[in-house]
Formats: sequence, structure tokens, C-alpha cells
Amino acid sequence: MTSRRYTVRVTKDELVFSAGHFITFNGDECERIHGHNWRVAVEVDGPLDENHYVFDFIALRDLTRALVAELDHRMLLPDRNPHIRVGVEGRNVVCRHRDRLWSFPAEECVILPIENTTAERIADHLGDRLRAAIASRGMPFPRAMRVSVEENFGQWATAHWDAEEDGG
Ligand SMILES: Nc1nc2c(c(=O)[nH]1)N=C([C@H](O)[C@H](O)COP(=O)(O)OP(=O)(O)OP(=O)(O)O)CN2
Repeated sequence: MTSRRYTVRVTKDELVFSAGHFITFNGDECERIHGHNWRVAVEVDGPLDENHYVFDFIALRDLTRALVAELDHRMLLPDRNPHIRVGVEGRNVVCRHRDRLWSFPAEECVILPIENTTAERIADHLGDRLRAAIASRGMPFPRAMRVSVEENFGQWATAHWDAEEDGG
């Protein structure tokens, strides 16, 4: 007995965002500010619908592109990092780590609800937003979803969601 499974995957040049960040590592060490051209790929698994689609490529691409655009040409800052304090001061976002301080125009920042702006946590954030966007459009959550983020050539992190494990 054999069974067949289907996956669709989108990754395109329009699913790339250029942004600045710094992460903490090894406890409270903190990188210097730098940037990447992050590339995003999204895969969903599931049965075929009446169109013989797992999920419409175009819908998946457009939903993902809208989320990626929110991060493009922005400074990405973590809201939940125990070692980096991030706060809004007037029209700026001010970050502090030990005796270091960075100040950015607020409109050039995205404060993300994550612990660290690693590729893994950015993938988490994008996947959570994508799931919410799918739900808000009344689309069924696919059997599984994987969101991958490439921080530098050949350095990918993937976050996985499974409808059976978390109830969708
Ligand atoms: N699993 C992960 N490992 C690392 C992550 C990550 O998000 N997930 N992130 C980093 C740092 O952000 C690091 O800055 C990665 O940048 P990269 O440019 O790849 O590192 P290099 O210092 O080697 O830069 P080059 O310009 O390519 O020399 C580390 N690990």
C-alpha cells in the first residue's frame, strides 16, 4: 500500500527583505549592528482541494509578500530580549545593552514580539502572522506549514507547524 502526499512551496526574489539587526548570544553578548538580505520560503502540506491545489500559490505568495514587505528596509528589534531594553522615546526607538545605546527613528523600526532576531525567531514571527492571515480569510489551516528564513547564503532556519499537534 502506498500513499501520496502533497506539498507546495513558494520562494521568490520578491520574498526577500533587507533589514538591520543585532542578536544576543552566549548569554548577554551582543553583536554589532549589521544587516542581511533575508530570503523567505514557505511550504504547506495537505490534501488537494477542488482545484487540485494544496494551497493556491498566488494566495500563498501574496500573503507572504505582504508580511515580508513590513520588514523590508527596517531595523528589526526584539521586544522580549532579556538583555536588550527597547523603548519608545518621543519619535525614536531607543535600545540599550549594557553601556551601549542605539536610537532609531520609530518609523524605520519594527519591534517584533520575539526574544532575539535570529533567523529561527523571524521564521516563527512570519509563520504566526501567516497563520493568522490564513485564518482571517476563512481559509482552512493546511495540515502542516514550514517557514524558512535564509540569513546569509546557505544559512537557513525553519519553523514548523503541524495542525494535528497544535490543533491548527
Ligand atoms: N542558528 C543560527 N545561528 C546564527 C544566527 C541565527 O540567526 N541562527 N545568527 C547569527 C548572527 O546573526 C550572525 O551575524 C550571522 O551573520 P553572518 O553574516 O552569516 O555571519 P558572519 O559573521 O560569518 O558574516 P560574514 O559576513 O559572512 O563573514 C550567527 N548564528
